[in-house]
Amino acid sequence: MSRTAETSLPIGIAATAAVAGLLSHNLLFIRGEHHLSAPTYVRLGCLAFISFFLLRIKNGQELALLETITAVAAYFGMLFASMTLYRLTFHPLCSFPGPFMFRLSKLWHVFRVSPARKNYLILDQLHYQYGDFVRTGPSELTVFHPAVFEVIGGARTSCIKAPWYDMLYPMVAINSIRDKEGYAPRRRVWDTALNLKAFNKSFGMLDKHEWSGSVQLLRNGLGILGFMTPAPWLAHVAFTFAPKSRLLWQSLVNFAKSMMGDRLYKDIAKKDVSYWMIEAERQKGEELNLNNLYGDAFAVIIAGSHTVATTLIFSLHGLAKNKHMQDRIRAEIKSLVSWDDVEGLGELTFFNAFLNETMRLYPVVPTGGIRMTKTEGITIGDTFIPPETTIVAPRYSLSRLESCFERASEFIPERWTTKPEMIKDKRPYNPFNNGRHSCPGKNLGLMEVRLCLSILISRFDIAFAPGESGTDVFMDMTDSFTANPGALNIMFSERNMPDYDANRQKSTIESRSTSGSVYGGVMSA
Ligand code: HEM
Repeated sequence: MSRTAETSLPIGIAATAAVAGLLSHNLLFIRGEHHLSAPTYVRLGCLAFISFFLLRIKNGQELALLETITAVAAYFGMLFASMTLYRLTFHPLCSFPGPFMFRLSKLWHVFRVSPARKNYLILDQLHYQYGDFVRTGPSELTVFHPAVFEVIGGARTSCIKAPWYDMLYPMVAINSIRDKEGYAPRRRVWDTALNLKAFNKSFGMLDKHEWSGSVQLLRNGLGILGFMTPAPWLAHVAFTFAPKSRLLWQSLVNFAKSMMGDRLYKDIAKKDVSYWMIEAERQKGEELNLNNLYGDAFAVIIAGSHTVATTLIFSLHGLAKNKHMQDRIRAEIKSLVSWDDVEGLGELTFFNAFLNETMRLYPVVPTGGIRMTKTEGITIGDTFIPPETTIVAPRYSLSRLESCFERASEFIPERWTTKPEMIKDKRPYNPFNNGRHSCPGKNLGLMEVRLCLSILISRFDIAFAPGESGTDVFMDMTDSFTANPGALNIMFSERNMPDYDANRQKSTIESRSTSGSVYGGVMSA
């Protein structure tokens, strides 16, 4: 090969690769969604790299490796240059404020979240720095305006769920249905089923005094979601190629499949939640859609257990810290026929104010619930949000807005009872979500929490264990779509409660004859 040919060839290759980079951004990546294709792009990229290299060797090119590296560098160099230019100067979100690196790439957000996994604190900080509308990604806004939930979730919203909800693909849980299509029939099944136990199976944690392996699985699996949430495409790549993430995620998925599989193939007669889901699929008269059933099993496990457990932990913290509140709630419970009077518990004024305040300050889904505008865009307050924008509405910050809640960061249950003036605007209080995708397990979840606390408060004095300051539960809390609280050591001292024992005897007999499934929901979901 002549010297001229040797030096000119890489330039020709570099130029061709750069044009490919420019075109792939402007014709492909700038349009539509690509998160599900991310693993395929990685495979194709590797294949192109190896094929090009082998082809150059076959053609007798001594500089095959240099040429290949030049091509890769030119392709990605131009791709990123084009992306950077577009995102910083031409993108419809350019006029919104936000940190420079967040505007460039969501990878920076992942990088910021990954060490401590406290996305709720990162976003809260950005609110104070940049105001109510912050550009937290190339095409993402995080909104701290009190009207946000109404607009993105209300009955007439045009928003859909963001690509994050494809995380379970190819499984489709009820909460993975991103558009209206097919949602209503699945929702009806859930609404019917949610008076019941989830899988009619206890994990025996209380008997064995240890975490069930499956609960540990849940914590580990959700942990990965925590830091990859800002970039769903990265999660799909990691679940496909990174051995540790793949193992953790697959174990969680397999666990959900096995729970539903047991119900499908072992012919368990009890009518629990999964029974109604399986029945609904069977009634379609088609081949069973296992991806729907496995997806819903996943949803039951995550949405049904973690949420209740986390609310209980935050409530126990509030009770241990505020003993006088235990006394007030105990007095209210005493006014009922029995501690497990489900309807009565739902009407206790201070008890429910206490729960409202707990869920306001410590929402179980602190930043999750990401939505997306469609082709028409939306307006929140006076601000127009362009089409195809991802919208994050962090409950953690919204329900602590000083403009809406007086002394917003203080735990004051009375704002829900005798001091209503302390709530200036209730809209940002949205612990169960609103609209079409509001939580179908709200009543069940609240019932579980009330019943569990009712028995604990009636029977025990609740205090921090010796050496427990009550701070780790929040200091170590991570955000994995649902909140993952840190450790909290609580001491339960049995009270001398003749009233309680009398009531317990009575109510056990009553509940056997009416609904025996209530407690199973707490332990087995
Ligand atoms: C205190 C307990 C609970 C809280 C605070 C809670 C909160 C929430 C929130 C905030 C959402 C919206 C998430 C999103 O936008 O993606 C949600 C959705 C959901 N929850 Fe709950 N939840 C609780 C208990 C339960 C229970 C017990 C179940 C059922 C077993 C359940 C099932 C679901 C399902 C299936 C969805 C998805 C609905 C949809 O996207 O259409 N939840 N929940």
